[in-house]
Amino acid sequence: MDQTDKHLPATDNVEKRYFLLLDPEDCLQQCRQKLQNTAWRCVPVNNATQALQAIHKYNIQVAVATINTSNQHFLANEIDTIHQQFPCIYWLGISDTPLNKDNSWLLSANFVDYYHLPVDWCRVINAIGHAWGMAQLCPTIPALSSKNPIIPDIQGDHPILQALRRNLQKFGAADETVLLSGETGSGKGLCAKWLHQLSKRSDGPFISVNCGALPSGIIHSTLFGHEKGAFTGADKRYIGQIEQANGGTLFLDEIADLPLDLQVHLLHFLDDHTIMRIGSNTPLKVDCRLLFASHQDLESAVDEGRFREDLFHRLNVLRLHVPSLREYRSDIMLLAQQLLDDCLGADKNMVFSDDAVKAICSYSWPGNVRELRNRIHRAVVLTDNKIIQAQALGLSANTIVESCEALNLQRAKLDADLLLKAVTENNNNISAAARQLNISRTTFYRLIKKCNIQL
Ligand SMILES: Nc1ncnc2c1ncn2[C@@H]1O[C@H](COP(=O)(O)OP(=O)(O)OP(=O)(O)O)[C@@H](O)[C@H]1O
Repeated sequence: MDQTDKHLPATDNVEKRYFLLLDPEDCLQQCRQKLQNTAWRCVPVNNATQALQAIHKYNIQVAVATINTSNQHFLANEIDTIHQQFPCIYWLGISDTPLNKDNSWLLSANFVDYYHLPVDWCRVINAIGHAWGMAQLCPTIPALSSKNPIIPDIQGDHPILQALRRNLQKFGAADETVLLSGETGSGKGLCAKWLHQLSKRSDGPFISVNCGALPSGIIHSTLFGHEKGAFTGADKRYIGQIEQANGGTLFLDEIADLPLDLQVHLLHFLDDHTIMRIGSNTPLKVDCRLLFASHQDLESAVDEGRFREDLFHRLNVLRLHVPSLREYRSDIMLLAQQLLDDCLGADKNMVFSDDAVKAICSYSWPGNVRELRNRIHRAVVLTDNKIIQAQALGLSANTIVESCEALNLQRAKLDADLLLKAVTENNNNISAAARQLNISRTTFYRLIKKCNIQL
């Protein structure tokens, strides 16, 4: 089908340039291999959502779309969506049929050039180069300018991921405190970075502190800093992490682990945005945005007296839930493929076997994206050929959706039944219902929300 592969210009030492391949049905899967030794690297995507992320990530200025008789309306829509954000991309078409009355409307409306199968790759590459050259001359090229919105690089179309992307955009633009919740490894730290990048403070520092990892003896001085001689061993002034975040964003991870005495200091800082280094009486103004994360349930920590209620209310301004992998199971393979690509780098080519796909889709992923990434890295090291098997991932292809998921569902159902029974028996009096179950009103309301009960 490809006539001139042997003539493709080999350019081993040239810096690679990227173009987008919008290939909804994966018809040109071999494209990557064909271009391997050329100056071009293709970034294949199936739809506009993936395309928008890729365009941002790879600074794309040229795109190729594969057209057939059944995908024309879909393509027109997707290109239109991309065009709204990136109007200066040059589009080339590869059609399964020559120009005819059925496809000419699409081609003439969207493409600067088109080819039909079987393609002459040499000509396609020349055309891509030509389009790229034109793009350089275009003074309004959006490229990675600050005018373009940053799109968080989250793979997948699941509604829960779409909502996450929307919330990141919205919360990023606000200057308010955000409390990120979600299981360990789900990506709270990554989302905090995106919030910073999406904010007006993106040129300032992003300082991340894991409160759970700091020994209690040094946590105060790490956060607030100290003067020379403030305590034994303080042989020079130390500018604390809060002060280092001036003009940018301070991300306090595992905030539930912050000792109670430091919670008071943090509360003061949230109130007046001033700090005092240890050993100094001079208040210092610090202008930074605060982001917090916890994989522990902060409401329970408040109920148990481990976390100050007043601080909790100060943190709980905007809430961003980062979903666990199990919540978007249908999109796990997209993420797995991205992590595999990231791990392999540019040239290597590996794929998941059918049993690996089955295992990835059915495992419960208690360690979320971190666990997925680690298992993929391990599998890449262990795999000698190009096909990653379930065994190399340390998974079994026969894993049934883990029982803990079923257990959680059962538990939620039981909670819901008990709550509803108590409410009914106490004539909708919440205080009485909470007393009957021997829990506080706060916990009662939290459980109602968790079980999605409408009273
Ligand atoms: N959507 C994603 N795409 C690619 N990589 C991701 C994504 N989400 C998370 N990761 C990666 O997974 C790893 C774990 O993410 P992160 O540290 O942000 O999780 P976390 O929720 O903050 O975990 P913890 O609660 O343990 O601190 C990181 O290496 C991160 O880059």
